Amino acid sequence: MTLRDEGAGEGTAERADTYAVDGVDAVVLDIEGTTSATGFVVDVLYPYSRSRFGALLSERSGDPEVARAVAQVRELIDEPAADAVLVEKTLNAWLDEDRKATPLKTLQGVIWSEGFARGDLVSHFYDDVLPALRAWHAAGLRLYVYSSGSVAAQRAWFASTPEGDLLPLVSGLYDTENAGPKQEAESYRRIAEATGTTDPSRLLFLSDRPGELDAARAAGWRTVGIRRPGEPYYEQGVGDHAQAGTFDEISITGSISSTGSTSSISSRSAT
Ligand SMILES: CSCCC(=O)C(=O)COP(=O)(O)O
Ligand SMILES: [Mg+2]
Repeated sequence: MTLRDEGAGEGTAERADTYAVDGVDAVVLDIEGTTSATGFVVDVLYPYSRSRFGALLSERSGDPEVARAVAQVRELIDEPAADAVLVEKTLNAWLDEDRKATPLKTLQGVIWSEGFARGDLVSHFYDDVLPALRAWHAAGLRLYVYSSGSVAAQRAWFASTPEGDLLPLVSGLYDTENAGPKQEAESYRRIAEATGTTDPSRLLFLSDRPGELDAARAAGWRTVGIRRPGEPYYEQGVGDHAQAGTFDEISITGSISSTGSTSSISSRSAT
């Protein structure tokens, strides 16, 4: 069964074997639950950061990025004089509840990017993702990332994949600091403007979280919810957004190529 995209603001709750999206110039990617397994983030990345927060807070409190994040933690918990012990305890509590707090993500980004650079960490992508990204990029689509993970973490994530440095595929990186909260439409408007997109319906957002998809749609974007077995939102589903189980199921047609002609892009045609 092939379902055609019905335009911005509309979708289908039906499961499609192939979901065809017309007239898109760029795809904006969520990471956790969409390109990559939440299990990897929680089981590999989170312990890596948890065991290094203490040293980061005690040894590098003067680094501008660390100092700024610590100030944000103190503000969020309304404890202006919180010491390093309380800040670390707070970060670990947020980790336990997988809270996407911006200062937590900033400090994780510092730790992870150093871990990726050192070779301790290699990122994870579902098998269908990298072939699709290569195919879409080769066909002239621009690719962007919008994740709660910090821009530093995203950069390291794409630079250290199992297939090497894939950062050149990505035209821009957005997080809760430079774009804003992922469940607010204004953040998506900000990203559209930053990418130079005047018609928001030419942007396609892929995410596992219905609240994020709702916000993107409210900003006029196209949306496809990604539902992968075992991911936290799999059972709940993605509401009335179009949905796909893998990137293979998404076929993007009629995008504008760099030569001005139109093309048809399916990750299934990836070589
Ligand atoms: C390389 S980003 C690490 C994952 C992460 O910490 C995160 O919060 C991802 O959240 P997302 O918005 O991509 O679901
Ligand atoms: Mg996600």
